[in-house]
Amino acid sequence: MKQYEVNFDGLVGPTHNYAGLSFGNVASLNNANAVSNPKEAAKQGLLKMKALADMGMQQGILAPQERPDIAMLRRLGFTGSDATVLENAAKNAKQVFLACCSASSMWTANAATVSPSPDTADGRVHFTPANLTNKFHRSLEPRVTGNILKATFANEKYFAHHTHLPDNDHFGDEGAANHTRLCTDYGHAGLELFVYGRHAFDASKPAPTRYPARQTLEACQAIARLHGLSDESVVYMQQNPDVIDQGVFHNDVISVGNQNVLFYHEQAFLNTQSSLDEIRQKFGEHPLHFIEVKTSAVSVEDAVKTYLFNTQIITLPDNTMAIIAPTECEENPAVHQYLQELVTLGTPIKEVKYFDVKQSMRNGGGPACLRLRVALTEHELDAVNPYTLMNDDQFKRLNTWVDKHYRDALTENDLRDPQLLMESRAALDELTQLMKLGSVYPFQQD
Ligand SMILES: NCCC[C@H](NC(=O)CCC(=O)O)C(=O)O
Repeated sequence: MKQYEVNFDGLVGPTHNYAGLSFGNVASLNNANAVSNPKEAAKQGLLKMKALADMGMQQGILAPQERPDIAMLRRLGFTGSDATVLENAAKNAKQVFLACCSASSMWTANAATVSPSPDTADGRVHFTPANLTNKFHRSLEPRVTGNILKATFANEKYFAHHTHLPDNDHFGDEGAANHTRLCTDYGHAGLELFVYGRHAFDASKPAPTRYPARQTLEACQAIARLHGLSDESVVYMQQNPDVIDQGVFHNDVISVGNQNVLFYHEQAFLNTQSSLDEIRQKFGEHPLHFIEVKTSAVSVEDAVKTYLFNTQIITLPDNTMAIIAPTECEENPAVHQYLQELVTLGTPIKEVKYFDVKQSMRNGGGPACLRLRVALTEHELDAVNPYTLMNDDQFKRLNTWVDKHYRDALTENDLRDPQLLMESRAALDELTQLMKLGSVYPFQQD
């Protein structure tokens, strides 16, 4: 049977903006208050999706969330009409208000952790939405993420959906950004690597001191249990606390894997050698490529600036691998030189393709942040909601939809405009029809 890795990219929402909400994420803080362009952001994302589909890849789309989150503002005590809620929240609790406007669901690497069917005890594909507890603006996402995932993967025979982990820092979970799967073929049992930033229940263990570690070991273990993964097919690795303190807020900013390739920076992990030994032992006899980038070739600072590791490594239909990199990597001499060499090293990676995703990069999201990987067999792919898959028709429809509903400039002040709320709801209502999702948003359920 055929098997695929399908990338489900997040569609950028109509309120894409820069509010400096993510302490520990250098780009987010540096671009606070910059003017954003939601229309361009959505189109950059659609172009990347279409380009991958045109390369012969299976490409999916995950719908964005409703923002501003009026339901949350009401839960926090703002009352009156929607316009009054917006006005009072913007005036009296600006930071809370801005958090409730973030279109951060666009980074679907943080939507959920996914375990493909060959890895799980019941032979289904398992999904656990990430609780994203470390940042208030992101903690608004998991419930609607669950609704969207259920509407996208809507067949219980093939797909199992779990509730997100408890909303507490002890179980802080950032989803697939801290999870990589190594395998020989997508349809064969794989080795799931969970990378955590700290131990929640053991303060004696190493942890970063400057910036927060968003993911805990205990969260990773809970997900492995929920998904029915065997101990032999899981490796837990601690992220190096020093790189978290240098702005590596997710593991996918410093390492990425695909099939039998693990591409990582020398400083990415805390106990590198023992973790790699465990991977080698559990992966078995098959060929495995560890591609380690030395600090002397690319500094952690350059890795964070260019998102060298927030690249997608994809297996093309001819079975060679390509790297999907942001144009920032091409513009940085050290990183560009490294990538030019990489394709000549005799690893499965043979090609680099650059994409302009600057609107996302300014908030600390590269090509890999924009996608959730779901390995599927042919039958499972047939069971996916077909309107969530990218093709020529859906590309045209979604571009027309963006042109109709999205603004091309958004400042902090625009976010309090009740007209923007109405535009966004009209856009999302139409989108749920285009993607046949049903009523996934709170405003559709009132
Ligand atoms: N995987 C990439 C996630 C980027 C995301 N940025 C943000 O939420 C920035 C939002 C703002 O600052 O407006 C984060 O840090 O979780």
